[in-house]
Amino acid sequence: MAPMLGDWDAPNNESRVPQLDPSSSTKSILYVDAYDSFSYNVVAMLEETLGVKVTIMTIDSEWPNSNMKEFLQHYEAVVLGPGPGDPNVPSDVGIMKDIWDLHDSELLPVLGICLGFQSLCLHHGVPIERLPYPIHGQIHKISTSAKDIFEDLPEVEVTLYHSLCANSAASTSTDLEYLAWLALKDRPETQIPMAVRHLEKPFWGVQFHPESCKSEINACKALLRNWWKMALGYNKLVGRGGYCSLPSTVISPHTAPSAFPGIAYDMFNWSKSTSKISSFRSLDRPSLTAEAISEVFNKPGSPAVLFQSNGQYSIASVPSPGSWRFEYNVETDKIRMLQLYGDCKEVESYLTVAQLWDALRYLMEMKKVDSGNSQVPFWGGFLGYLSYELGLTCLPHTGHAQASKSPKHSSTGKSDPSFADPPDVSLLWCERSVVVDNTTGTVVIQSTRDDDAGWLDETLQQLQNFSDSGNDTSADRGLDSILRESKIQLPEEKEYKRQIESCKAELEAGESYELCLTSETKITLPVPELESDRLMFPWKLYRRLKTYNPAAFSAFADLGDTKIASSSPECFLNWDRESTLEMKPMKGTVRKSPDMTMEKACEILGSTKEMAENLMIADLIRHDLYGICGSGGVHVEKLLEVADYGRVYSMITHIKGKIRPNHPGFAVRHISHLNTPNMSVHGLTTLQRCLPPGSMTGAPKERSCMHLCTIENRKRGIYSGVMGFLDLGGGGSFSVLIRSAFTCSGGRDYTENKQQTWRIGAGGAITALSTAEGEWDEMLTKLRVVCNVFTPLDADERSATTS
Ligand SMILES: C=C(O[C@@H]1C=C(C(=O)O)C=C[C@H]1O)C(=O)O
Ligand SMILES: NC(=O)CC[C@H](N)C(=O)O
Repeated sequence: MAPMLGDWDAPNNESRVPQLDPSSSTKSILYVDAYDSFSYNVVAMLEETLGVKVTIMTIDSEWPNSNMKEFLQHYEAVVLGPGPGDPNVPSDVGIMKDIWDLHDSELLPVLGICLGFQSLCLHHGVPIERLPYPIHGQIHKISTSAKDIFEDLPEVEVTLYHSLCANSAASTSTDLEYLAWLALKDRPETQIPMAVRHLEKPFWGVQFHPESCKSEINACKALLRNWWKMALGYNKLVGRGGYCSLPSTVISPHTAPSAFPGIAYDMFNWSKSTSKISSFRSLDRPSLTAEAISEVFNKPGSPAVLFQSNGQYSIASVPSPGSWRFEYNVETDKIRMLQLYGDCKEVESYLTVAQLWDALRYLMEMKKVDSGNSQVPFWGGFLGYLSYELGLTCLPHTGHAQASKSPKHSSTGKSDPSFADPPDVSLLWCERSVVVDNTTGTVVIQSTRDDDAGWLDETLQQLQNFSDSGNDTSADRGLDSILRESKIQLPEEKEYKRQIESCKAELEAGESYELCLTSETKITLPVPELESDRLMFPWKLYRRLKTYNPAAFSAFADLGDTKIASSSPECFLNWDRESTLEMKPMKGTVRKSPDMTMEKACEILGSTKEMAENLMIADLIRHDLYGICGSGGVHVEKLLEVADYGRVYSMITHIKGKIRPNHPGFAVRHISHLNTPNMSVHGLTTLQRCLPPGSMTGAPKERSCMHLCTIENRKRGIYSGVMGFLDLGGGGSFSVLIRSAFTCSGGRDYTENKQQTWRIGAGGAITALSTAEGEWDEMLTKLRVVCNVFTPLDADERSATTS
């Protein structure tokens, strides 16, 4: 069974999900979520370590029935989570601060983590100020009082994610006792409070992140158990009794359910020739490339997608009488469906993004294919992409997406009709496809159409007799003559460095722990005069990119006006047909050069700065997956491993999650239709909840996106979005759209001036340890792997900056 992502054994019983029997004495904790990207890691740790059930409430919620005191009586304790911002700003902590005003008779045990800790300190007279420098994603040894929650834990190694700290020297408080400290290496005289407890009330707080995958796990679990023992002891002493087994619907989500979209029925009707079976023929032709096969079936300029998943499988769309595609635009909420053959019908309609996700879930469920070649991960379904801006609409407060709707955020910085923006979603419905297993050379021809045996047999014969002419794009004169005219407009160095400083200002203010800053390079070229050259141009460009920078997720798309040539090395999300999800965020990149060996790259990427960059995203992705899979459902397969990616070395983390239909994760508990074994539905929901890719935003995701929208002041478009397939058998695979070029030919520049503009995004994670020079270089390193393809191979010299 090739396309299975594998399983794992939970390392020990502790990380298994506590069994929640409503009649049992399972205790409840209320977690107050400050929209952090690590919240669900904390919640999972509480449930896994303490065997409790956690209810989550966001900081901007109303107390149910406007009665906090009554509501809190349902819980044994409250945990106030980490988050962006500053406790001095009331909206950054929201309802957290209400807890401190409880009367003595209403008190209950509280544990504040990071922002929650700072809120506790601030309320009790300890000023919260800036650290000498932010410390994000770094592991430090702290010393403790070895008592109270630190009993038997004199030293603990913990991950820190903070810019602000409690200034104990300026404190007016006599209420708090300090339980742990950090001495900064370069300022041993400055002791930074790492934990406190209230001397009379059952309030505790820790400045560090016990839930991080690099915090000393056993010590942090022991600390939680110590706190819990003391919390339960307090409740017993004062006669509090937690009421267990609260329905999880007691706190309803912000989003109102949306009406089921009628367009879903159109999609269903347009797919009526897609049956429940994927029939196939296989042949062994190790010499046949997916590119050569795609050329056999796809006429230049006709809608086509070629997508390589994880380096192993290349999936080529093949047109059929039942092919159709749709485009969706988040700015206008408009969907456009187009039949590609036969009547070529077109349908336009309007629906919200939430309705679009519902329509896709409905279609994938209704059109589920029950059997096919178990060796291949795609039997039929959708191939295409989703933009970064579509991803922004998936965030809890879609206001940032609204911001990106304003004209000043258009691709050119201001509204400019010369350039067209590609749609935010474009997906091609494929009944016929060819999948090449690049490791074995097996070619699988498949169709989900009823009675398509004739086509399958003919195609088998065609490919058996086919010999690849080895269409070598490395010396294509036609391509070179166009490329010779290319004008490359690099990002302004000064502006980029200024943006780096703006990012650092947000990091210092506690607004973000890491910001993935990006820029855009535009390449303008003449549109080839001959129609055949014009139609072939994007494909030739893709073939050259594939040769220049072969990548695990190389891909090509020709979808109406939009063309994509991608050499992405980064997996966003894969899921199999059984139950497994996997995400493989990448962070930390060094350029390959003759004297850059793997050993040297490991040394560079093993630095505090690079490890921190990756760790932050690893923790963010764990949170994203816990949101889908819940406690006990997430496992770190690889952490911070350096690998060779052709022209660069990068650090990668590999995280897996398990779908258990009866145990939905924290972010999807309110969605009723997830009680299905159909992995298409779970995969789509995972996309909806986990976009945009955390490696392209930074952490905490939502607040970071908000600042990036302002700092970058442009639409990223397809760059930073995802590309891949939705398999009717239940699986899916999506890459992060980096190291890619895209174009959209709808604008005036194309139609009137006969100029085509290709856009390449590139960027990198900005942390407190970043330098403007280093980040500018890193951005150029990533840019080069695509940009160099736009210069003719016979050119004597390439652009000085990009070489
Ligand atoms: C921003 C880009 O890449 C992202 C940033 C990386 C980094 O900071 O090292 C690595 C991979 C991507 O997640 C890009 O390629 O443009
Ligand atoms: N992780 C956190 O909760 C961070 C708290 C606060 N925003 C700071 O940067 O200090």
